[in-house]
Amino acid sequence: MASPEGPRAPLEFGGPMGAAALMLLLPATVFHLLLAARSGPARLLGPPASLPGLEALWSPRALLLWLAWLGLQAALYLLPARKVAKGLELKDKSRLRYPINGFQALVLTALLVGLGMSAGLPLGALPEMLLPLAFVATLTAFIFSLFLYLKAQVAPVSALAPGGNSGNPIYDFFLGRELNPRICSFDFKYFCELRPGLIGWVLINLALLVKEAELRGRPSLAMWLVNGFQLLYVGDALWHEEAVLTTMDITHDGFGFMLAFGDIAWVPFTYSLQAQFLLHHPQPLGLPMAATICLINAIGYYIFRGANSQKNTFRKNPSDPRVAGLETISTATGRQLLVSGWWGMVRHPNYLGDLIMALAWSLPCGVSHLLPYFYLLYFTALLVHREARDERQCLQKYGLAWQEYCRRVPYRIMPYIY
Ligand SMILES: NC(=O)C1=CN([C@@H]2O[C@H](COP(=O)(O)OP(=O)(O)OC[C@H]3O[C@@H](n4cnc5c(N)ncnc54)[C@H](OP(=O)(O)O)[C@@H]3O)[C@@H](O)[C@H]2O)C=CC1
Ligand SMILES: CC(C)=CCC[C@@H](C)[C@H]1CC=C2C3=C(CC[C@@]21C)[C@@]1(C)CC[C@H](O)C(C)(C)[C@@H]1CC3
Repeated sequence: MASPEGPRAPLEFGGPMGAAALMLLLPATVFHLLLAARSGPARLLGPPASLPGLEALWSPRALLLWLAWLGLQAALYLLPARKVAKGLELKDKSRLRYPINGFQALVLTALLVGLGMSAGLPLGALPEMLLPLAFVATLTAFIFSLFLYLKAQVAPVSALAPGGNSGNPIYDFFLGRELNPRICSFDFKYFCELRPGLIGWVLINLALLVKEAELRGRPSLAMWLVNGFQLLYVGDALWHEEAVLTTMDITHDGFGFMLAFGDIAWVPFTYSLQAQFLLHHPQPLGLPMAATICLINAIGYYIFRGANSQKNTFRKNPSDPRVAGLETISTATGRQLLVSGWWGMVRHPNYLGDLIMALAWSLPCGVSHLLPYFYLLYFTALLVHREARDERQCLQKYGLAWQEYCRRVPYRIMPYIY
């Protein structure tokens, strides 16, 4: 089987065995977290209080709702966009075109949900359906990944991703073979990365807030904070949608089970864990503590947005006055690396900001349970691993210039610590 990096492309994630284990472990984790959040002890580690039967997982209503959701988001994706952006140059020298209408999709979804609620749509009933919804989302991810795997069989070699074409079907199914699978102009990876999962996440959060108001008269301050912080994060991602075109997921990784499951099942059902926890385990939160947590989130967001915008502005136009004064290192590829500003502080300042926000999302849940800190723990592991993958790719791309950058900016994510 053709491999764009040749037969020696190194295997990641522990190879086929690691991929197989992750394909079992990741869905199991989603269900464990959903069950743990609603159980009395709310234990992150250890078995959940009770295991659900198949009747709790399978619901035709959930399947219909899920398909309607995917259909709605696909329809919103196809609406005329305010802008069409070009992706990075591909191996065949072409550049794909992407609609920039994600924020519009968020606003239209909010309007539709608002209209639905005023017409009696029982949004507060959604939390009861999380388990069967997660089940159909997981099923969809497996079936969709199979479709992607088969579709890649007929794709030209130039359309394949650098990894994910080892010849081992389990590994390739997991990592994804094709870089930008499309049907006509509909780009599956770009669509999944930002629409059904991310917007689904804030909708689930909102449903949990509505349910809390139904149960306790009004939503708690902690629930407001979690909803507000995460809405800001998703709104920001969709507002800066074009920036996703330069992330590793779009430019490097194939589209297989890892991203398909991550985008449509993992993100909405595990990233809403704090709000799920708060519905079943209300936490008192005073104003001084709430203000401190808001400050932590604001600091995290300031670093995250500042770092991402600085790099994106620089990559688009290095002579832009906002970045023209920054110190750089030249590389043999003709590209430059920033060595001052945010990217002179650590080699991944955007990860640092993201992690600080992750802390702020868990703190409203108090410190009595470890469960709401799952996102922070998982995200730390994900970013440490992602940082190592990115370092390898940058060393390959930039060679000596990258080594010089590492010498000038020795810390990876956290100054003086890591
Ligand atoms: N919430 C979540 O679940 C997740 C969030 N994220 C967030 O997504 C965002 C994007 O992350 P990710 O795609 O991993 O990577 P980055 O946005 O950090 O991009 C890494 C790339 O930036 C370029 N680069 C690195 N150093 C420099 C420098 N000094 N000067 C100029 N360019 C440089 C290199 O690419 P090149 O030189 O080719 O431009 C490198 O490959 C982050 O904010 C991250 O926190 C990521 C994963 C999950
Ligand atoms: C455990 C598991 C299934 C791993 C798959 C990882 C995915 C969940 C993440 C990989 C990169 C992501 C990004 C975002 C969400 C999570 C995934 C898909 C992102 C869309 C979140 C919002 C940010 O602003 C972002 C646009 C920068 C970000 C891009 C990467």
